[in-house]
This record gives sequence, structure tokens and C-alpha cells, in this order.
Amino acid sequence: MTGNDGSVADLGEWGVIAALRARMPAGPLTSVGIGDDAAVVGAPSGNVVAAVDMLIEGRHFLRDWSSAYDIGVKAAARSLSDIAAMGAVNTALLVALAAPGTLPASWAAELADGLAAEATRAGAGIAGGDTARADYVTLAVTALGDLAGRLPVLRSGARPGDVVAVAGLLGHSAAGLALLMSGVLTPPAATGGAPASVPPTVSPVIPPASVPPADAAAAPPAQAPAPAPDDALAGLVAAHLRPAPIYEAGPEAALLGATAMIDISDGLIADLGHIATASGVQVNISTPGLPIAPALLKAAKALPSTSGTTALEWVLTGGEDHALVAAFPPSVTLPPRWHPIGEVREGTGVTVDNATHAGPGGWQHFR
Ligand SMILES: Nc1ncnc2c1ncn2[C@@H]1O[C@H](COP(=O)(O)OP(=O)(O)OP(=O)(O)O)[C@@H](O)[C@H]1O
Ligand SMILES: Cc1ncc(C[n+]2csc(CCOP(=O)(O)O)c2C)c(N)n1
Ligand SMILES: [Mg+2]
Repeated sequence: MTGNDGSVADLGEWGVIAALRARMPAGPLTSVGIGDDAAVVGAPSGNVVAAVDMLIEGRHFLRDWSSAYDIGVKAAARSLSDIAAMGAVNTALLVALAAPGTLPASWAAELADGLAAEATRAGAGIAGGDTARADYVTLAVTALGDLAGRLPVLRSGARPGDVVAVAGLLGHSAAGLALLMSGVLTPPAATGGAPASVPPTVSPVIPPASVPPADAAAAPPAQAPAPAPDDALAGLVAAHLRPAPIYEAGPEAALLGATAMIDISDGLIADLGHIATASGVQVNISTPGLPIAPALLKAAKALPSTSGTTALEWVLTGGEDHALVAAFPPSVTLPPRWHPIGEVREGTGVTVDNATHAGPGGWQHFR
């Protein structure tokens, strides 16, 4: 299933499953993996932690931008990071894949490699899935995890006085998306990452003007100057195409006594809003404590129509990096990868430097 070996329709459903199976290790806790009616996965501490997330062509990715490997990584990372955000260790993924019959079999193989690589990075395997034909590539990845005897870290446990800290990147994926949407950078997949025989992909179902950040989306792709290669900017595009959550920071936070935790898929403000609501508290973000990578400032300058606050906006409202954000009792000594960015107070909602932030604070489907 590599090279110029035809389409998934040529292989047929069972052929596709066999080919995927050969590339996706079952993982250490799976005693029955791909090939039976259901998988059997060990749950060493007695409770199964489970999450599912979809990844939809045109909504979450474009095949013109992302290689099949990128899409596999991203689909896996979205669900794996939800398990980490409960303080749990990932054990196995179930992968539901729908795709057009014209999809090259080698594309499906690359997808399996990306899924397998990211699952392995999180310590998990791939225990099963489902395969069907559809007009667009759609993935629904279920992740299973284990709490190793600990209590789950919920969204609802934050208490006034807690310190809010983040582990992982903020705003990189949003900046990478803005660079791609504006045409300032060409996606690697368009220059060799995807097979030449990839069928035409759909255009984004999201009108560009509604995709955050709005200032970047407004930039005209055609007129954008072709810049010299820039590793810092290319790194942002890579962060968008292949998020790399720090999975082990989830169980680490649980062991440290985190009172609440969430992974940032929609945006820092939006996702902290879920903690604030579930916990019945207010969260204040202090912008001087926010890690704003120099690459973000560079990207904001490289985009034709951005303002001086664009890099900060990406950090505050950009999703898809899947950093973990957690509340810790003030007595906890945080390891270096946990950066304090704010505090929990009495009240409601999320404030930024004690003020309400204008706008939705992140991504929301159907808006
Ligand atoms: N269609 C659905 N049916 C049942 N439960 C759902 C459905 N959609 C979401 N949920 C549940 O709602 C809660 C919040 O889900 P949500 O998808 O917003 O969280 P998330 O996966 O962390 O974020 P995101 O999907 O934005 O990455 C979860 O408990 C999830 O299982
Ligand atoms: C082609 C294209 N256009 C826009 C975006 C941006 N985007 C899509 S979904 C989402 C939030 C997370 O989704 P969910 O809430 O489903 O977890 C974001 C920031 C993208 N990734 N690709
Ligand atoms: Mg979800």
C-alpha cells in the first residue's frame, strides 16, 4: 500500500483495513486488536477514560495544506490530549475513517503512519476502528486512557486562590493557519508532502473571513509577496499542521495536585471559560506572564494587514495547539514546563488583566 498502487476503491474495504492494520501497532494494553468485532483493552486501574473528536476535511484541514501524515498526527493528537487533560495516561485509539474511493491507497498508508506515530508518542496503540466511503475525508478518533489509580482532574475543581498555569505552545497553530490562509507561506504538502495523484480537494467550507484570526484571513492570498524561507515561520505552519501536545504533563499535573485542567483546542480564553463555568469561579489571565514566542511577533509582522496586538490575540484566542492549562493550589511548586499565567478568583467568566476581553475568546462551531 505504498507507491503508485491505485486507490482505496481498488483495495476494497477489507483490503484497506488489512493495509491500515499492518501499519498501526496495537499498543501494550491491547489483547484483542484490529480484526475482531471489538477490541479488548486493559484498564489497569479499573476505570476507562474515553474521549472522541472528529477531524473533517474542509473544516479542520485541507488536503492541499496537510499531508496524509500530518492529518494522521492531528487526528490522533486531538483525542490523545483530551485524555491527558483528565490527568490520565493514553492506552489505545479507535479510528473511524471515511474517505472517497478515489483516495490513493498510499495516502491512506501515510495517514496510518501519522496516527501510529502520534499514538506511540503518547504511549498508546491503535486497537480498532471503522472504514466507510464518503465524499470527503472524515476521521473520528476515540482515545482510551487509564488514571493509574488517581482521581480524574475535572474542569470543575478550580478554587479561588489557585494559580493558573499552561504547559505547551500558545498561539502557534493560529499563527501558522494565518500564514497559510494569507498565502505568505506555502504549505509543505503542496510542494511534495502529498502524492501528485491526490484528487482535487474541497474548498474550505468556512468562508475565509470567518476563520480566526480575522485580520489574517482578510489578507489577499494572490498578492502576498513570496518571502525567503524562514525557519521560524515554517515552524508555526508545522505547529498548525502537526500539533505536538505534551501528553506527560497531564498526569504530572494530576500528581502535583491540579484542581482543574483542560486542553486548549478552541482558544485559551474560551477553554478557561469552561473551567470558570464548571468551577463557579473567575479566571484572570495576566498578559505579562504569557509566553509569546518571538516567532509569533515575526509572523504578525510578515502578514500584510495585522495590528500590533495580533500575536497576543493568537495566544489568547488561538486553538489547536492542545496545550494543557490547569489550576494548582498556590502552595504547589511548578516544574519548569508549567508557566503561571493567571489566577482563580471569586466571580464568573474569564478576564484579561482584570478586564473583559472583546470577542468570543476562541473557536466555536455553528457561530
Ligand atoms: N454529540 C455529542 N453527544 C454526546 N456528548 C457530546 C457530544 N458532543 C460533545 N459531547 C460532550 O460534551 C463535552 C464537551 O465536549 P467538547 O467537544 O466541547 O470538548 P473537547 O472535546 O474538550 O473540545 P473540542 O471538541 O473543542 O476539542 C464532553 O463531555 C463531550 O463528551
Ligand atoms: C481549513 C481550516 N480552517 C480553519 C481551521 C481552524 N479551526 C478549525 S476547527 C478549530 C477549533 C478546534 O476544533 P474543534 O472544536 O472541533 O475541536 C479551528 C481553530 C482549520 N484548522 N483548518
Ligand atoms: Mg470534542
